[in-house]
Parts: sequence; C-alpha cells; structure tokens
Amino acid sequence: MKIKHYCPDNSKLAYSVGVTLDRFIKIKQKDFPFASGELSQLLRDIALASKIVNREINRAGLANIVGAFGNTNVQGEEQQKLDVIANIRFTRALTKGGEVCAVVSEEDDEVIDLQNKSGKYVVAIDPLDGSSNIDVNISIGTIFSIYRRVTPIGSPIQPEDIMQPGNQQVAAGYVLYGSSTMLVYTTGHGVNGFTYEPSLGEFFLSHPDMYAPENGKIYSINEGTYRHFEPGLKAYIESCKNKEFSARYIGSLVADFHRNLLKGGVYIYPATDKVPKGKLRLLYEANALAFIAEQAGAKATDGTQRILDIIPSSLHQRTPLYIGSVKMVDEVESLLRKHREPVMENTK
Ligand SMILES: O=P(O)(O)OC[C@H]1O[C@](O)(COP(=O)(O)O)[C@@H](O)[C@@H]1O
Ligand SMILES: [Mg+2]
Ligand SMILES: [Mg+2]
Repeated sequence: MKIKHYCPDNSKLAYSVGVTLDRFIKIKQKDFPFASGELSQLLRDIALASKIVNREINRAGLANIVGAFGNTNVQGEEQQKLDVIANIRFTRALTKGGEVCAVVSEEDDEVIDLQNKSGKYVVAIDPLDGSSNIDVNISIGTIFSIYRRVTPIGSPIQPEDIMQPGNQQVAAGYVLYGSSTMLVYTTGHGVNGFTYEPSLGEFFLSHPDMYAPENGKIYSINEGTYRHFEPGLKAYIESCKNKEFSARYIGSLVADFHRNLLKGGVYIYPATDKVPKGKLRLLYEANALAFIAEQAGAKATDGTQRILDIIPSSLHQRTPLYIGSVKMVDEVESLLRKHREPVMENTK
C-alpha cells in the first residue's frame, strides 16, 4: 500500500476558508493552563446568540420588528423592539450553558440571577448598541464584559460580584452588525476580530492581533451639543478643525469605536451641564471597550481617570468617555486640564 503525506493545497481553485472562531477559542485556551473550558463555552454561547440577533436584524424590516416597543427602560430611554429581542436572545444563551451565575443588562432594571449553582461568571451586556439607528438601517452593535464572581460559587449573588471595576474583566468583546458582521474580543492576551460568513454560519478570523494606530486624524463626537462643552474640549475640537481632521460620528458607539480602532482616531462622549455624568454606561459600554482599547494599544479615560480603575457605585452608572489613539486622548486630556486649572490671581 502506498501512503502519501497530506500537503495543504492553497491553489486559487479552492482558497482555504481560514480559522473559525470556535477553533480559535479552543487554540487560545492554552493561554490559560488551568482553564476548565467554561469561559471558552461562554464565548461560544455569546457568538451563537449574536448570530441569531444578526438574523433578526437582517430581516427586521420584513418581520415587523423595527420601531419602538412601547416601553422605556431604566435609563428612561424608549426601548426598541430589537432592544427587547436582543436582550432575550443573549440572556437566554447565557442561561443555557451553566457557566454564568448573573447577568446585568442595560435593558433590565435589576441584576438577573440565572440560578446556575455552578456558574462562576458574571456578564454585563448592552444587547443592542446604537438602537436609534435600527430603523434607518445603519450599523449597530452588541457590547459585553465578563467577570469572575468573587463570592463562593453556589452562594447567593452579592453586590461585590457585580460592582467590579473594569480592570477585573476576564474577557470583553463587541459584535458589529455593519456592512459585514464582526465579532471582536479579548481575554487579556491581545485583540482578535472575526467576520461572519453567513452562508457557512461561522465567524472566521479576519483581523488577527488588532492594534490601534498611536495617532489619528478622525474625531468622533456629537458636535450638536458644542455650546455645552467645557472650554478645554472646545479648544480640542477647534484644534482638530485647524488641522483639518475628519469628523465622523455614526451615533453607534460600537461602530464609531471600531472605525477609530482600525484607522486611528478618538471618540468622545463628554460630561456637560446637560448630562453632568455623560451618557454612556460604565458597566455595559465603557468598560468593555476600554479593556479592548488597552489590549489593542489604545487608551480610555473619563477625561481624568482611567476607565478601568473606576469603582462602580451603581448598576446603571454613566461616565464621560474619551477613547481611542493614545496621542489623541493625551492631547484632549491635557487641554481639559489646562482649562480646568484655577486661574492664578494677580498678586501684584
Ligand atoms: O445620540 P447621541 O447623544 O450622540 O448618543 C449616541 C450614543 O448613544 C448610544 O446610542 C447609546 O447606546 P444604546 O443604543 O445602547 O442606548 C451610543 O451607542 C452612541 O454613541
Ligand atoms: Mg449602547
Ligand atoms: Mg443598548
């Protein structure tokens, strides 16, 4: 019997489809020598839910699931039907595997105890980010953070399991439902991005080892509220204009963040007299993106302090957010500082 060794054929006739998210997660488990595989399973559950949500989004206009649901959430914002659907889909997926003991969601007033006796992880999620863009067919997303619970497994959930600073995240990611659907995640060992191939129903590695440019020429901010900006921020925006930077603002944090991560730029949602604590949520939006940003060599602050070091004091806490290329975040922060410094009195 003759035996021939297999030799991979990468001819143009049959391109290799590449590495699936499932396989990648399995390969990466070796970064954690004592891993039980539960975090890997949890990431796979999130990926599966995101495929279902992706399907719902794609047929939304045909299935009568665009528009308002008729409720306001705990943030006082009008819930869209897809906000509610995505929340159900992700929460259900997290219940199934048994790895998660509790979920906190932008769409739920309270912590959801999943009653999983063996669950050692807590998940914070913005099931649908940028939901005001749903009806006009513009990119939206999902954002998630994963923490290890700090109290004993099997005991009742305690506030300290939930109110952890972002620097305790074991993994975080986002899904971007854009011109293609992408899932980007980190477990603290760099950032990798996967593109969804709908005909195969799989995410494939398309953006290995994502790294943000140190500097950029894009600034993303809702400039409609300019007159409420503090002087340092106004000065920064003026400097961007003087340098003829590009202003880009989709109004979906995930999409704005993703673009700036790839191309170099800064995203700003400031505190103003109208929104004294900013608009974005620390637990569901800022923490996950800050973890990813830092893992990709970018930076995230509230204008003064590192986002990941903020100790949360309430579930739906808001925070100002300055996130993106290190040099741009540094520059805006230094202008904020300069203009915040008390004016020295003339003592002559
Ligand atoms: O319309 P504004 O005030 O500029 O706010 C836009 C920001 O609000 C958000 O839509 C909030 O997200 P949700 O849709 O999850 O509430 C961000 O995605 C976005 O960056
Ligand atoms: Mg959001
Ligand atoms: Mg949302």
